[in-house]
Amino acid sequence: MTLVAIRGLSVAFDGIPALREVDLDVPRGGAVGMVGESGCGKSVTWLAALGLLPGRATVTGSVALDGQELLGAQGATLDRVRGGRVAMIFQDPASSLNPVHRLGTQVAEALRLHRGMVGTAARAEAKRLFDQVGIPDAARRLDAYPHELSGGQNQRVMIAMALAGQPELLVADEPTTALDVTIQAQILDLLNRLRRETGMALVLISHDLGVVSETCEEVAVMYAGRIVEQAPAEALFANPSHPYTRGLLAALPPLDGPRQKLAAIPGGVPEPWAMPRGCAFAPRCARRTPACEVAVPSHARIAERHSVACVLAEARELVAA
Ligand SMILES: Nc1ncnc2c1ncn2[C@@H]1O[C@H](COP(=O)(O)OP(=O)(O)OP(=O)(O)O)[C@@H](O)[C@H]1O
Repeated sequence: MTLVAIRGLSVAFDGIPALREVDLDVPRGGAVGMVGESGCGKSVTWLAALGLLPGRATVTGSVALDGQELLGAQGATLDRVRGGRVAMIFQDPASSLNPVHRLGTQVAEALRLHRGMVGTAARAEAKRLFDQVGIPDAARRLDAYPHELSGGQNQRVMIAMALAGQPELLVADEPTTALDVTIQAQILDLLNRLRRETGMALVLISHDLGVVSETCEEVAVMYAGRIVEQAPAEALFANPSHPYTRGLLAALPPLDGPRQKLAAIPGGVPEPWAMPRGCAFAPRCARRTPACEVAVPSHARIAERHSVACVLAEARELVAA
């Protein structure tokens, strides 16, 4: 059953499109990964969905949470959703935590806001949440300040604060990017465990297809403000079909065997104000054809739940039909 249904979500900043016609479903309790290089629109998708973009952003389309439209919803409705039914954590926990307040006070505030808990009940629940996210010596850590904990521990605190509202969906925006590799794996394990324990859905935003594939059942690959390929994680790995997805996969380090130079995709993501006509990936694509430079490819369904926005896939869809 769908928890969040995003349809035709588009965002422009000062009239310049940054996100185009994004369609995405998050199933209740499911895990959806969003991948792509920096600037592709992964964060803007969720900031727009939760009404967190600045006033100069124009947002159109639809974002329904359990059938309730969030775009254009009253501030009070959005306040209940944000940090309550939908929580979001970011790459740099230090910038989201208040440096001058004890960690326990910050978690207690989230508990007061979203669950009306105060006093010893809030403190006991804060300790339980710290235990749940694996912060050792939780009772003592409640009295610590953010600078007294490591980056990985602070990310656990952010996750505890997110859990304070008993969210049905946690949007984790590059939650492990600032952490070293072993800690990254621990945080991903934690997110997986919490999903199992709480039944919450997870959206994992990452530039790393490896991170997303280990955690998510469904993956959306974004490029220049659009979803260019979307499929169950297994299908995406078995049959990556957009040249950009193939490029991201080729850039992954091998799981075993000798280290080799990564096959990076040449060039960079075009800036929103300098979008090429036609397919935005065409200038970097080794397989481009003259048709790629004429029109933006529409989504072709090449298999059950597997869609690709590429003229090469359009041809395959016709063959399959
Ligand atoms: N507040 C803003 N004002 C103007 N442009 C913005 C703003 N926020 C994002 N953008 C633009 O929107 C586009 C998408 O950005 P977004 O942050 O969603 O990318 P991303 O894929 O999440 O990358 P990153 O991992 O770097 O956050 C980019 O071109 C970015 O410059």
